[in-house]
Amino acid sequence: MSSTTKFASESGPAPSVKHTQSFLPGRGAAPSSSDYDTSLSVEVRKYLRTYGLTPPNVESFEVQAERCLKQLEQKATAIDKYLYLSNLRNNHTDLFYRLAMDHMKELTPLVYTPVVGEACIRWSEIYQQPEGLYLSYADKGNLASVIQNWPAQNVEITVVTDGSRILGLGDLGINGMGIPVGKLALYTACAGIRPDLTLPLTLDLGTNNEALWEDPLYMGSKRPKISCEEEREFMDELMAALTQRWPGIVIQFEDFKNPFPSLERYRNTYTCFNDDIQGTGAVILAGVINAVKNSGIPVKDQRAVFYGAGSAGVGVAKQIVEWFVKEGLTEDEARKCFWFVDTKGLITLDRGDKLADHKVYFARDDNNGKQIKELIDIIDEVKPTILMGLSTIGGVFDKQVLNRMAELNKHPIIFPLSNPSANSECTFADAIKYTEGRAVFASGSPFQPTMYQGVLYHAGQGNNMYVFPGIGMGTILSKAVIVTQNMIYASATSLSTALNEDEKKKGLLYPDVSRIREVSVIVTRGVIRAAQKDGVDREITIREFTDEQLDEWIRQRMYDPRKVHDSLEKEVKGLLQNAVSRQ
Ligand SMILES: NC(=O)C1=CN([C@@H]2O[C@H](COP(=O)(O)OP(=O)(O)OC[C@H]3O[C@@H](n4cnc5c(N)ncnc54)[C@H](OP(=O)(O)O)[C@@H]3O)[C@@H](O)[C@H]2O)C=CC1
Ligand SMILES: CC(=O)C(=O)O
Ligand SMILES: [Mg+2]
Repeated sequence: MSSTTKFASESGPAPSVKHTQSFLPGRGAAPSSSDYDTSLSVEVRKYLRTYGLTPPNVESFEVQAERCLKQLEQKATAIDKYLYLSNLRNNHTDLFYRLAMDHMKELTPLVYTPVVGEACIRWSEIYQQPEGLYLSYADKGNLASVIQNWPAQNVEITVVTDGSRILGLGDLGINGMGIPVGKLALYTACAGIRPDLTLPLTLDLGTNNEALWEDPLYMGSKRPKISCEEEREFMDELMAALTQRWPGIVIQFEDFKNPFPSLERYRNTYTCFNDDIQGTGAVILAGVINAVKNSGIPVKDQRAVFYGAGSAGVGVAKQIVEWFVKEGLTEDEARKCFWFVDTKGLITLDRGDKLADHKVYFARDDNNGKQIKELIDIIDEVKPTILMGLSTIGGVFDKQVLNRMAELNKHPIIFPLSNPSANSECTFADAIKYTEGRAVFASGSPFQPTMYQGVLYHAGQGNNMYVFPGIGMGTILSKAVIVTQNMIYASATSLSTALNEDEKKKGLLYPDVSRIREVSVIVTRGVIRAAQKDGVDREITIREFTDEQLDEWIRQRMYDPRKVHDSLEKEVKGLLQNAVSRQ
């Protein structure tokens, strides 16, 4: 018997203690990777018939972690470290997640942004093992049967990309698989969604990145990206096929170049959300709520310039509009607090080009025919209190821009949110230096602390990783039929309340990443409560719970690799004892 088969049932009161299953298609009843964990006792090893297959000593988690960290340290490059951690995750799943949970700050940049960006650029070159499902346009008409090949019986959540806009790196085709893999690793590490119930999914719908067609190692279809019409038909079939195999599956769209049509088409019929539009909107709203409160400047006097008017920029602004309205502005007053900039300059209704649908809502109509192209001129005209970067253009918030923001504001709110680090609109060090330490700062990718005039400053990280794990977990646990806007909004307001006293005293915008597990409980609770209010939840047994009861219930359902270990030990020892007493 393998420990996997022992704990395989999805029902039961304590899913968190189920043993995980390694990703090894067709492994059948063979021992799972975690059966070779060197922390298992001799009794368990003998029971699992792995005794003798691992070195003799029974190790503590601390010793295991020490070895892993030493091995990690010996890797010369970021990609070597990334590959080491991927192998650890695939071959020693529980050990990887124990390490990730205890060393969140050090490991997140290696499994997620920025290093996942380099991994995606080089995916076809560094590829070593299957880690997710690939569905090609050529599979159209047969998606359901290809999906049947996924070896896990149950899947609770999938992250799906077509690779057409990976971070700020553009169209990487199927090389984008690193993103679903990385995001789902965070779903597990941050919110405790069981790793064997996650599905990284990459759509091979062609690519307009011609360099990939020339690359002999590229492993996707070497053809131009399919048309919007073809994509819609493919997505219709995909959504139906996923839900048919796994009713209740949460589908998270990620890094699509134009994600608006799918979100609109499916948000009221499938359990889905878009992380770039909605998750980013929520996480940045949380930071803005705290930044605006700290600034002392009332909401009605806030003026925000958004550099970048894509899915992330518009998603963020729409969430902030909702908050401004709840703070007493009319929707029109709230909308007018925003000025958007794209490749052609300030977005106005009379600019002369046909605006994409998602840009129209925020397009200015009060510009008296004046069109402004350069960011510095737009700042002079608007005199913003907030400067957001979601443009993919690294370094565009230069000395002149930052100096000007500092002249205009006592505490300019500056959020360069593009990923990975090289695409950040400015570095943390520059933001601090050129605003004389006065910037209220959050970036998409992490930055090291910076020293300015004898004071050490710490950067906030405004990344959707603070909310998507909780949105996913809240949706799964409440068994919500759809993900409503109130659930997304609740993830933001919950996150904004998750700062502890120490973090508040320091004027931080986001909780420390090392606390992300407790933060995810708070976000998950907020999402569940909103699902209940909207009446889209189906887990009716928890409706009457107090917040404390709900938090405890959530914690009990979070995958915790330490509990997996303890539970396996207990179970096997119990079985052995029973066997002895029966003799
Ligand atoms: N921090 C976080 O959690 C998140 C960060 N992001 C980051 O946000 C960035 C944007 O993502 P997304 O909105 O989905 O991407 P899109 O491609 O949809 O949008 C990019 C936007 O930037 C504009 N832009 C590009 N180049 C310039 C330029 N030189 N000058 C002015 N504007 C420019 C584009 O203009 P045009 O419309 O004219 O093409 C477009 O409006 C990415 O780097 C991504 O990594 C995304 C999600 C979450
Ligand atoms: C973080 C993220 O989702 C992005 O950069 O696209
Ligand atoms: Mg993204």
